[in-house]
Amino acid sequence: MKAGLRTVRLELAEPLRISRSTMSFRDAVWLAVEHDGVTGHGEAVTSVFYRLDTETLERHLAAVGKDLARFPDPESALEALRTGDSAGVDVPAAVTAAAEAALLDLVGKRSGRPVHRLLGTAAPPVAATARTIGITSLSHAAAQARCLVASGFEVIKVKAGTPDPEDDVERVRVVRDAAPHVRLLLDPNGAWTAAQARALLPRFADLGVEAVEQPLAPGDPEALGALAERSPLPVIADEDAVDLEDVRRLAGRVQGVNVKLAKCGGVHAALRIAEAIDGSGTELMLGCLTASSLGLAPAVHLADRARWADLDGHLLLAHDPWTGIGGGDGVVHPSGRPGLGVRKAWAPGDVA
Ligand SMILES: C[C@H](N)C(=O)N[C@@H](CCC(=O)O)C(=O)O
Repeated sequence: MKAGLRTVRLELAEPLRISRSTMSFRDAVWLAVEHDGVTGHGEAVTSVFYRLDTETLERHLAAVGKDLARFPDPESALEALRTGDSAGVDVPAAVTAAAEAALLDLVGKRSGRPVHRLLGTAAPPVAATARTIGITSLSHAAAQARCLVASGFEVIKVKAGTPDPEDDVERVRVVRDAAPHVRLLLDPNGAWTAAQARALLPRFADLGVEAVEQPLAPGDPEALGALAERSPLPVIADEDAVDLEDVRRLAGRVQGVNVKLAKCGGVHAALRIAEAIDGSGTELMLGCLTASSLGLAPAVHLADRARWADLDGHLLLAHDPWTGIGGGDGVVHPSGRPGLGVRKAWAPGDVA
């Protein structure tokens, strides 16, 4: 097997402001794995919060790519990754997830099967995805909400966590007025104290918010569990639910966990988390980082296993370099092609 890397910059259509930062671009490192003339692709993206910079991703993905040469074929490499025999101890979860994605794509293409079939689901997953509205002016938030409803979206996620929480309440109110029938999710990205959360959550419940992600600063799962116990809204842990160990600690204590493949290490790790919470009262949200359709695709092949799907990262880009998972009408689904089912999108400068 041969592996190669390419790094590209993904520009957002507009800056995404959340409680702790504003992002207008991010880098993506693509891993291509080739065997017998067939190529599989995976993507890892940079994240300040998860301490993933471009150099770190490139270094680890190059090492993983080199390591793949010791396997006779992608099927055995994928099996080693799945059973934990191949990922190094210090390899970031986002890198393991990208390597797994490239191998799944390759194995799927070699066998003529889409990834969801490799994972045991016969029917192609279809899921209504949330679309995120960042911290922005009231008029812009309302205009975005109207536009999303017109495009077919049924779920909107509103970012919160401004210095004055009244601004968040107003933003949710104008989004609710502009989109009276959508399901609303709220994400303050850990911005509130427990006292603020206890005061605010009933007000957001009155505005018809369906669930809140990570209301409290991460690092105190006990406090999150205690808040969830009395919350009028389901509480979904995100920054506090990075991997299986975190989720085991929270299972039965919060109503949901936001699983992102870049946090937990890929689809097999996500499936282990889904199994761990089954029957505990904690339900699955599938989330994402802002990334291309290539980065989102592995999660889309699992999308129907989640109560909440937040798989809109590709929709936030000015130009998505890949295509094949839908989403523009509020519904994500694999293309039906073998592997991840994504293809490079035409870009200015491409030769026909
Ligand atoms: C893009 C997705 N809807 C989302 O909100 N993801 C993150 C933040 C964005 C990122 O870091 O790329 C989240 O906080 O859930």
